[in-house]
Amino acid sequence: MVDLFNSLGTPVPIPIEDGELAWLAQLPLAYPNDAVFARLLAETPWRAETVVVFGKRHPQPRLTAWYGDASYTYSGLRLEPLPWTPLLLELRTAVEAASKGRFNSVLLNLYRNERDSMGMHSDDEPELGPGPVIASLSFGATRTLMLRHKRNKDTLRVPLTDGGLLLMAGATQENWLHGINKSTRPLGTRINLTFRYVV
Ligand SMILES: O=C(O)CCC(=O)C(=O)O
Ligand SMILES: [Fe+2]
Repeated sequence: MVDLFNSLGTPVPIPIEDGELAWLAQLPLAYPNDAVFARLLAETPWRAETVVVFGKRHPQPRLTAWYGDASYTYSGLRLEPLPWTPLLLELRTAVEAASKGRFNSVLLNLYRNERDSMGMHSDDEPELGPGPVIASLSFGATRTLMLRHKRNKDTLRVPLTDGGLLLMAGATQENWLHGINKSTRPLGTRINLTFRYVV
C-alpha cells in the first residue's frame, strides 16, 4: 500500500517563495513521542537565560539548553555546549536520516505554557554558514510557527505538532523571519529541538 502522507519518512515540501521548507508529520523513532517528551523534560538542565535590551536584563520567555561540539553565539549570548546525551544522539541520527543533513549542535527550547514565546528572528549567525539547513523537531503541545517575509511581509503559519520535523533550508533564513507567538488560549508544555551545523 502506498503511504500518501509520509512515503518512507520523507519530508513533504511546503511551497514558500524565496526559501525552502519541508514537513514530516511524524519522525520515525524507537519510542513513543510522549516517552521522548518525558525524558527530555526530566533529563535536561533547563536554564532561564537573560537577554540585555537597552542595558536592562530580561529573562527569556522560555527555558533553553544548548548541546553539541562547538560554542555558538545566539541572540547575543555566548553558549557553551553541554555534551551529547544518548537520547539526543539517537534523535540526531533519526533527524539526519530523514533530512539527509548533518548536525553537530542542538538547541532545546522549553515552552512551559501559552505565555512562553520566541521573538521573530532569522537563524543567520555567521557560524551557521550560507543557506543553513535547520531541522526543528517538536514534542508535546502544538504551537504555531509564524514566518514573515522580510521585504513583502507575506506571512505563513505552520502548526508544529507532536513528533513532527520541520526543515528550513536554502534562502529561508536570508529572506524570512520566524517565531512563536504567545497565545491567549491555555496551552500545555512543548519541547522543541533545533538541530544545526555550526562551522
Ligand atoms: O520553537 C520553535 O519551533 C522555534 C525555535 C527556533 O526558531 C530557534 O530555536 O531558533
Ligand atoms: Fe529559529
